[in-house]
Amino acid sequence: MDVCVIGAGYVGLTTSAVLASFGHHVHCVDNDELKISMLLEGKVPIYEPGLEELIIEYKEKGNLVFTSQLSDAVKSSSIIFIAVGTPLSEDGMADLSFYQAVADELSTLIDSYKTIVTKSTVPVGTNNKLQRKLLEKGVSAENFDVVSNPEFLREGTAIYDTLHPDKIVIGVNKPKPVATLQKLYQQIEAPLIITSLNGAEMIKYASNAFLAVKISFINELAKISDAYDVDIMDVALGLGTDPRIGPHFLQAGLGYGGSCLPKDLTSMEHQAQKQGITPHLLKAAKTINDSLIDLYVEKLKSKVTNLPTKRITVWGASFKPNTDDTRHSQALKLIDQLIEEGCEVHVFDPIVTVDKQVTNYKEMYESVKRSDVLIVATEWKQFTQADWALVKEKMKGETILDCRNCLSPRTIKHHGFTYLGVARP
Ligand SMILES: NC(=O)C1=CN([C@@H]2O[C@H](COP(=O)(O)OP(=O)(O)OC[C@H]3O[C@@H](n4cnc5c(N)ncnc54)[C@H](O)[C@@H]3O)[C@@H](O)[C@H]2O)C=CC1
Ligand SMILES: O=C(O)[C@H]1O[C@H](OP(=O)(O)OP(=O)(O)OC[C@H]2O[C@@H](n3ccc(=O)[nH]c3=O)[C@H](O)[C@@H]2O)[C@H](O)[C@@H](O)[C@@H]1O
Repeated sequence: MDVCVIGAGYVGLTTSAVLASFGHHVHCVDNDELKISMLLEGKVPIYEPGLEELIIEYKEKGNLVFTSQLSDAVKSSSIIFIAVGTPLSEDGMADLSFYQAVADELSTLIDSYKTIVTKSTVPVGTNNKLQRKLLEKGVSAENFDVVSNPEFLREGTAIYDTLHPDKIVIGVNKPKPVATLQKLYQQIEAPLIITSLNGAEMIKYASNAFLAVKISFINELAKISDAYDVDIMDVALGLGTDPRIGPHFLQAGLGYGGSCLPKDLTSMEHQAQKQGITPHLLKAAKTINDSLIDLYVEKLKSKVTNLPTKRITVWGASFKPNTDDTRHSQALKLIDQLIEEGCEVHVFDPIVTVDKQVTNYKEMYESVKRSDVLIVATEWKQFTQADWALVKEKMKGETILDCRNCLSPRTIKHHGFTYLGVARP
């Protein structure tokens, strides 16, 4: 099938590469000329494990082309995916300006039947509005159908998640486009959830909101457990073995960040308020998440005298391991707070260079030289497998704050450090 994917970001590139690997002909379009010229040279502008190899392979096989010319790509495709960004605007609503711009462009380009599929996360009602807008702009009703097909991939495991999703959600107003998407995804084994356009949009927000609530729940329990000298890891294990709760997303720590959980929770909150509904639980999840940076800075202050005079190394800057994405990164917020306290901050991240008043390092062990405190803010494998004897040799102080409970307290203590974790007595 001939497919056009608009937006060459984490979602658009992964979708394009995976669909090309299924044998479809994919035209991946972005209006960022620099991004497209990099992709044309075989360079992938983001870090996502396995993505570069897949893109190069299917670009060479001729299944995947990159372009900034939307019109040609639309003309030669029967399925059009919209995968542009939908960031938060100042007032907390989803900023749909990129999405609307694509809709405007499409309305001038469609002159034969297209299935228009929204992959971007958009507020409930957006796909219905897209349909109305295209009709108002004169696109014939026979020439298009709109589908909401939200994306559930996680950064860092984007390709695996796209190949092995838990489900494929298809929101439609009529049956015809369902068959088209079933054919497109026939290599994927996953339950199909067919619902209305609004239903599909709601499922996407509900999923991210639930994940955010689950993380905030365990972080609230961590605070209480800490006060009673209870190990939160035992609590998470005990909770997670109940199949009604499940073991995932019970990792207490610095809280959630990233391009989606914070933005989608806030957007869901606004969508509720727009209808006169106060979303108490969603608000609480955000309040808990926002409190965590202060909590760990205060924890450090209570254990390290004169914290503002100290040299502190932070390991990890991206919002989670295996990505270069720093959008809404809790690690960066922690770094900001430490700078504000007056600390001398040194940072090592396997991929990210931090554009702040810090010293960045290319080598992990160099970054801890003469440091008083080491903070592990993101659970990259390099950190969990560090040579602690070497770290001890290089550091001046002996405090390690493990904000992700990703280290073994026993190993850390064995090397002569003071271990501070998240509710780990
Ligand atoms: N990043 C993720 O893990 C996930 C993101 N999503 C959703 O998918 C959407 C895209 O997210 P990302 O891929 O992270 O965004 P991104 O910011 O990485 O990429 C978006 C791309 O769209 C391009 N773009 C903007 N306007 C355009 C236009 N008029 N024509 C052509 N290209 C245009 C931008 O240049 C950019 O390259 C968002 O709605 C997000 O909420 C959903 C699931 C997972
Ligand atoms: O809509 C999206 O963009 C995506 O958002 C999340 O994916 P992602 O943001 O890539 O990352 P997650 O693995 O969900 O982690 C989000 C944040 O929660 C934190 N987290 C996660 C799990 C946990 O137990 N504890 C915890 O603090 C992570 O450190 C990270 O900062 C969802 O998991 C995806 O299903 C969804 O498609």
